[in-house]
Amino acid sequence: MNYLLKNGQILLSGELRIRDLLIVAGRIAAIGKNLVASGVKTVDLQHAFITPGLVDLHVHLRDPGMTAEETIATGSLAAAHGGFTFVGAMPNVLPVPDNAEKLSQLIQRQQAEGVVHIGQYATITQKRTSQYLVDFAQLKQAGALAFSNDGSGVQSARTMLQAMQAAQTVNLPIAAHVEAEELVQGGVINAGVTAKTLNLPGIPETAETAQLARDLVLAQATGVHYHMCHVSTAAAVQMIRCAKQVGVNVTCEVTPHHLLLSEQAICNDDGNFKMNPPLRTEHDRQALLQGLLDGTIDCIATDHAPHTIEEKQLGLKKAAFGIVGSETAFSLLYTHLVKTNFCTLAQLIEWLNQQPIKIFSLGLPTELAVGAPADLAIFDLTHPFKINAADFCSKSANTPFLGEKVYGKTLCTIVAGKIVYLADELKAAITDE
Ligand SMILES: NC(=O)N[C@@H](CC(=O)O)C(=O)O
Ligand SMILES: [Zn+2]
Ligand SMILES: [Zn+2]
Repeated sequence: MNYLLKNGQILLSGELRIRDLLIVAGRIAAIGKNLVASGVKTVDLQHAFITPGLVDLHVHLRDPGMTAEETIATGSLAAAHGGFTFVGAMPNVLPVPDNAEKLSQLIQRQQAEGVVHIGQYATITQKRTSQYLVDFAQLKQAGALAFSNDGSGVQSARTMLQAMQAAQTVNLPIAAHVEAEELVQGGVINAGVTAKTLNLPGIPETAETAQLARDLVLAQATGVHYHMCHVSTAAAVQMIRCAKQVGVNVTCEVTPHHLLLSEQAICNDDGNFKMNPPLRTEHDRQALLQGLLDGTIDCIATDHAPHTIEEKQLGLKKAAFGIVGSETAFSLLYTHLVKTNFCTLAQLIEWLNQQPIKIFSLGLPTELAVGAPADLAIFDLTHPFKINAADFCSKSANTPFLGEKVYGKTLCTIVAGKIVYLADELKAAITDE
């Protein structure tokens, strides 16, 4: 199917300009004013915003193994509903993709069942424990996006050193969940004022920073591309800033929830405020925002972590760690960072498209250009709406942002020229020409 998108707004040199966009055979065939075409479906976008598809380096699709929480189909549809056309899927699934055969099988299923592009992380170690390394060369050949033990930190320095050497040899990143388990000691939220008030065991910032310090030293020694997942503390931001200054090959991502919430948002014993790493202090949150602005933090990734109602309704002490994020990321960030003038729309798109594509060398489209694959998302920036679990495509709805009024509703997401998500508002606007 070919499409003529009329009267969209696109970013040109940082400014929004009204243009038409013609999609033919999966690619952008023309961009201009007053385009006409026959034999296409025409959509009047009424000044909705068109952007290259968003890219999320960090999601949990839960498939295989935990399909009551999410599946490849529902998780990729949730991504599409959020305007994402690529997701990087973490390997804490069962069976664990820790050898070439299991990884290939998983990738084949993702290609058949996913509606967006999916990159799959292989684990760093067999069974995702901290002992035996995987075969990095075989996993690269089988199509690994990068290597990660997300869900757990690598607890042994020697294992991490050897993993970095191996990842460096095959020229793929290590994406690290950074958490020293012996410093966590059963903590469930940040070790701070809220943990004291609610009398809950705290997770100290040193659980993140102590292991990060180790990893930055090892990354410097090996030259590997070390990508830190979900940075959450001011101290970690400062350590990465310094490491970058002395030439360590380090990048990092931050989640929307760590940018927008602090531990003070935890008002009651609600498991939807529980994630790993935890919401930190307002000082940490400000440092994350500053780190994004000055380039210390490279990109935003959601850490979409679906869990069932049963797993999340147990209160802060017993609930599972993690919140969903694919379907709310853009609208929350647009509302709280762009509409408040913290940053520009162009900067937000850099953190959600150009930057992740660049740091992981994904080779996906970073601009709307004639000839580029038609991977794109269309957002309504003008009408407010409420975040509503009933609108989610995910199997899960574990997020503290339910009920919030936001801007930036996804109207349509297109992958390789095919519509993979279409909001009701736009369904009526499509006509045959
Ligand atoms: N972030 C979370 O709180 N949970 C993630 C694991 C992870 O990202 O470490 C999950 O898989 O549920
Ligand atoms: Zn993690
Ligand atoms: Zn994760």
